[in-house]
Formats: sequence, structure tokens, C-alpha cells
Amino acid sequence: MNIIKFETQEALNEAGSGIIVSLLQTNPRAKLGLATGGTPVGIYKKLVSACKQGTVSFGKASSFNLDEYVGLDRNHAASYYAFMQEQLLAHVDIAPERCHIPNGMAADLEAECLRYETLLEQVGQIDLQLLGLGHNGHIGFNEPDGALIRGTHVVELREQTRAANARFFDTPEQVPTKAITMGVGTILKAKMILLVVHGKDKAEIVKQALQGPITTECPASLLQTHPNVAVLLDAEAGSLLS
Ligand SMILES: O=P(O)(O)OC[C@H]1O[C@](O)(CO)[C@@H](O)[C@@H]1O
Repeated sequence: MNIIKFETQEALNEAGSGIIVSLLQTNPRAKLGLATGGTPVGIYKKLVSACKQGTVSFGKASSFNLDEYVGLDRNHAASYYAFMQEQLLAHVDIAPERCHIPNGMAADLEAECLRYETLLEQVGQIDLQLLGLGHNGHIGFNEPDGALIRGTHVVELREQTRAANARFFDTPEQVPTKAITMGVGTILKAKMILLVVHGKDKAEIVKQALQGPITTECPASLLQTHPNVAVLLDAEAGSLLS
């Protein structure tokens, strides 16, 4: 694992977007695994600027999001579909038909998980998977558990996760109780993983994930088994690392 600490958010976002820009410059057809949540927003802003300035094009790239809430229409402001449009996809030159996200409104959720996992298998390896980190060590929406499901599946969200994401909804009760997520097995298939973490409130889980035992009770700790992971931390998130 290549762990890099940054003094400022600005420097972290510059480095994160720089990695993605370099990838697209060398491989314009790159398959990008994208994440939601507060963490990648600054990186997405930099990518939008780079695209507007002509430094990079997403014209031949494709994107595959990690997860989506169950039961939230894509037009709902807090859906991950809407989030991705607002933060990145509507502002860069990516072809809409090459942007993929699970459909949390599918009548048959199991069939939707199978469709998404099959799509990922058919397109081949994701070139770069961007990840944030949940306070309990979740990646995508893979919550800590005695065992993890390898592929794309429906997950019951932990109360801690719902509470953390309540800031994106009008009331905490509106946060869905379920989501569709790529599995940790799906995530680990990517050629490269870029894990980004901010803030003091994640310092302890960063230490557990990167330097603690590899356990399904901290899904992010399984990233230790991947051969090509870059971790970008702000000074606070990295403050407990030895
Ligand atoms: O970046 P945030 O908002 O702290 O969220 C961390 C992680 O939690 C999720 O939002 C899911 O709860 C992920 O999508 C994200 O990577």
C-alpha cells in the first residue's frame, strides 16, 4: 500500500484528481469505478475544471458506481444517480450511455444485482476504483459482518451509516434502510484502488483498516490484500498511523 498524507485538502484533491487525469491521458478508454459521499467531492470539482480547461477528456471513458440506495428514485436529490450527475457526470464530456449505476428502483432487486455484476464481468477489469471509507470500515456499502458477500448484492444499512448519511436528506427517517452495492470481491478485482479519507473522526478506523488485522468486521482491511492500493489521507485522518 502506498499511503500518502497531505497537509491540506487542496493538495489531497489535486493529487487525487491528478492520478485520474494521468490515467485518462494514458488510457482514454479507462473504466473508472466511482464513489459517492462527501469525500470525493473536491476531487470531482478538480476533474470538472481539468475537463473544462481541456487538460483531460472523458469522451472515451466509462464509469461504474459502487452503490445506490434501494427505493430512491434517480430524480431524488439524495440518490447516488443525482449525486453523480451534480458532482461530476453532467459537467464532463462522458457519454451518458457509458455511465453505470445500480438501479435501486428495480422491481426485482436480485435480478438487478445479477445484471450489474454480469455487466462488470463483461466489461472486464475496472482500471481505477475510487473509494471513501465509512466510520465503521465500510467500503461501498459493505457493512462489517462475520462474513461478506463477494459480488453485487442488496445490503441492510447499519444505523450508524444511516445517521452519517442523514445530512444528505431533509430528515433522518428519509435515509433508505437498504442499498445495492458492489461486493468487496467485486471491488478487489480493480487494477488499482484509490482510497481517500478525510478527518479526525476517521483516524481510528483508518488505523484499523490499514494497520489492523484483516477481518470482515472491518471491510476496508481487506484492501491490505490488494497489490495496487494508493491511500490519500489528510493529516487528521492519518494522525493515528504508526
Ligand atoms: O465520504 P463520506 O461522506 O464520509 O462517506 C464515506 C463512505 O460512505 C458512503 O457514503 C456510504 O455510506 C460511501 O459511499 C462513502 O465512500
